[in-house]
Amino acid sequence: MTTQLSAATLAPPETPAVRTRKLTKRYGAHLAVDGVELTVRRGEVYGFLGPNGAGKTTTLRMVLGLVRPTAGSATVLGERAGTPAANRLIGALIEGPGFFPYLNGRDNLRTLARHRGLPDSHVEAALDKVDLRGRGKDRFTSYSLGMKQRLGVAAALLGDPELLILDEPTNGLDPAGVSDMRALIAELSAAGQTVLLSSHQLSEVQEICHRVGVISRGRLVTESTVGELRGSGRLLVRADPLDVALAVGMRVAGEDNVSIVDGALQLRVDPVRAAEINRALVTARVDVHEIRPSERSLEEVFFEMTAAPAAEEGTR
Ligand SMILES: Nc1ncnc2c1ncn2[C@@H]1O[C@H](COP(=O)(O)OP(=O)(O)OP(=O)(O)O)[C@@H](O)[C@H]1O
Repeated sequence: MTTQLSAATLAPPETPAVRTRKLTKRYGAHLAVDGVELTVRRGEVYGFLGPNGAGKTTTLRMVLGLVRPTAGSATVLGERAGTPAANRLIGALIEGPGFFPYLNGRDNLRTLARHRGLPDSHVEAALDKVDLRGRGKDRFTSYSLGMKQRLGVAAALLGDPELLILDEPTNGLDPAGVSDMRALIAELSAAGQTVLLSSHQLSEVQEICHRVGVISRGRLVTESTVGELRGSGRLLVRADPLDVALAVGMRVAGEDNVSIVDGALQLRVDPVRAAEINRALVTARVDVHEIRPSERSLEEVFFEMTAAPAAEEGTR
């Protein structure tokens, strides 16, 4: 589509695919989304992660212009969210695909394509991308859940959108379906597609996301690469006596950056400071048995970030 191409190509390359500023949605007394500031860069797969009810869908709906923000704003490639110019750049699968059960997959897509003035060639290309061309003539009702989701992605891809928004694309899928969906997103990404996807299952999407934003109780608690999230900025120290080591750790790394986990010190510092911290401990006559970068599992990080309000405050 010409408008789509011009809007995308006119935007400087550094223009983010999505940027939200203090994006807020209040339902009565309930703050569903609370001042969210996220940035999705062009060409990346961005995982928008959080437990059920955290505010993911509401945020995505605001980016799509389906929900009006109470405050704040969002842009899509520089265009104000919700405007026709912004919506032309987005293909979305949100809250399950709506298809005619007795039509086959191809005819379902053709109906959507014709409604949008797109030629049938777009349907074949989209079926190809989601690996459903061979099943295009089968009724929608005969599809597995995974195939239904993939057809939903195909529908979102009609018209070659700059940005693909997928709300919980792996929700309810069996392991094979999850794996297919992951492979599909990775393929789309390799072909240059920008993807913003939401999930409450970190482990399901961690391998395909370049960066992630974690939302908890309406607030974005972090935005980083998966590697950063796992705590590349942490050191584990086994030392004796522990209380002296703790005092040294607090002096060197700052009080808020030290905790004791399973009888060892966890220091929230860049691991390149290991030698300096070792020296400080030894000078204080502490025996250092082990000092190494510590990587937590993503589930652990996710749980910590989204579980306790105190943890949430600490990261803001
Ligand atoms: N239309 C609405 N009216 C009132 N409250 C709403 C409305 N839509 C969402 N909420 C509330 O806002 C909060 C965030 O909901 P949202 O659907 O955005 O969360 P989510 O992170 O997408 O969760 P899930 O993974 O369960 O879909 C929830 O507490 C929800 O009950």
